[in-house]
Amino acid sequence: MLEVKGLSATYGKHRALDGASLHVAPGEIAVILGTNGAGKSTLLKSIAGICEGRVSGSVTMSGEALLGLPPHKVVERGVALVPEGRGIFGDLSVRDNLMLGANPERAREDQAQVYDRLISLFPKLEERANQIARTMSGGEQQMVAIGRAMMSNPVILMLDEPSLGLSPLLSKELFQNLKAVREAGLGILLVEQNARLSLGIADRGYLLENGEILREDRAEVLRNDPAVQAAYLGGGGSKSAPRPAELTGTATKPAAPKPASVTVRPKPAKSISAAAISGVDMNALLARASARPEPKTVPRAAPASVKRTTAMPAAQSDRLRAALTQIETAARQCRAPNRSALPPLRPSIRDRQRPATTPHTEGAPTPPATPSTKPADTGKVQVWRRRPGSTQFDKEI
Ligand SMILES: Nc1ncnc2c1ncn2[C@@H]1O[C@H](COP(=O)(O)OP(=O)(O)OP(=O)(O)O)[C@@H](O)[C@H]1O
Repeated sequence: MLEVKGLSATYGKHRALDGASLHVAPGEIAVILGTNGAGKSTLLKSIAGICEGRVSGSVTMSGEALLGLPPHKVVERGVALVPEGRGIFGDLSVRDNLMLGANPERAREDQAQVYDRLISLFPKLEERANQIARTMSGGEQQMVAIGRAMMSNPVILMLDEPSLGLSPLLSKELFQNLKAVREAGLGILLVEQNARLSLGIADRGYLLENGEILREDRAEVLRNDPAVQAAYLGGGGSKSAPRPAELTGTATKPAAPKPASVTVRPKPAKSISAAAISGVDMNALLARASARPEPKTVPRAAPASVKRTTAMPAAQSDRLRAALTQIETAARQCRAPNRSALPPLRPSIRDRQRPATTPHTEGAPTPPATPSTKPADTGKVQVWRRRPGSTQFDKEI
């Protein structure tokens, strides 16, 4: 088991890591979540023996102290790091990259066995053994980087942002591969920005902010914690470091949100009815509109219920009455069984284009005959106008 206790790291006066403690056992995945600059890479580099800063505290692997050892000795103790940016040798073949990882003594003893385990997990590495590493896709290069670290036959594999630069699909594939690595019995300490995917495969998680481990919990618990969701799973929309109290759950409960204030507009002192504005009793008008029309021919006077506040000029009212009468008469004629009084219909455009036959409908009165000098098929439109106030029609010349 890898155990880290009170690990601190400073760069000059800057304390990047402040007494961090964690542990990872073989066959489990532990993820470290933290915002940018929280100290995640510093933590992994401190364990791996490659931190540029001053490191203090305790790191042990199966009880053996690691702190202060050179990086290759840390690898010999069974802890391998896949650094951010992969760090593969782009001009070398896939096979050469993998073999460079097999250099530690602990790997040489069981090299064939270690290689077989790797190939069973990532068969593509053997299929592409001769391909120059830099010509591979981002996801494949990440596989080479993981493969090279695994060739050192580690007990604990540390990965720094392995999904960086990978498409969502490749990231998903990568995380599935990491699950397979865990199933092969390795322990994984994972630093990831992709909290959703990493908490999806991890067993436990640590929240690291400002160099301090704020919380450790089961991945499932972290995944369902609203504060964690807001800080790391895109639920809060804020990229700034979350408040420690929120993540540790020690923050005082926020007061229940106030209901949005509702402005009640005072009623106007005096409401003005539509009837007052228009001078018409709207209810009476509506009642009239929905009632069956009376078969009257004479122009009707405005009903008593319709009050006008302003008198309509006499001429205007007469014209209106005349128009109403005409409409009513025409409507009555339309309903009447004998429509002989109706004028001939105007031919439709289609009819006008056809050679004319009888230019009106059946049963309609035959209009005065057109002069014989004019042929019937000239297509000329005959216009008939109704005499005002009568059912008689005159042909318009
Ligand atoms: N070599 C260095 N010299 C000086 N300061 C450093 C060095 N490396 C890291 N730091 C500082 O230490 C702090 C933690 O950096 P670190 O890279 O560990 O953060 P991180 O959590 O991995 O961030 P990110 O997610 O952005 O990679 C940062 O403020 C960073 O500027």
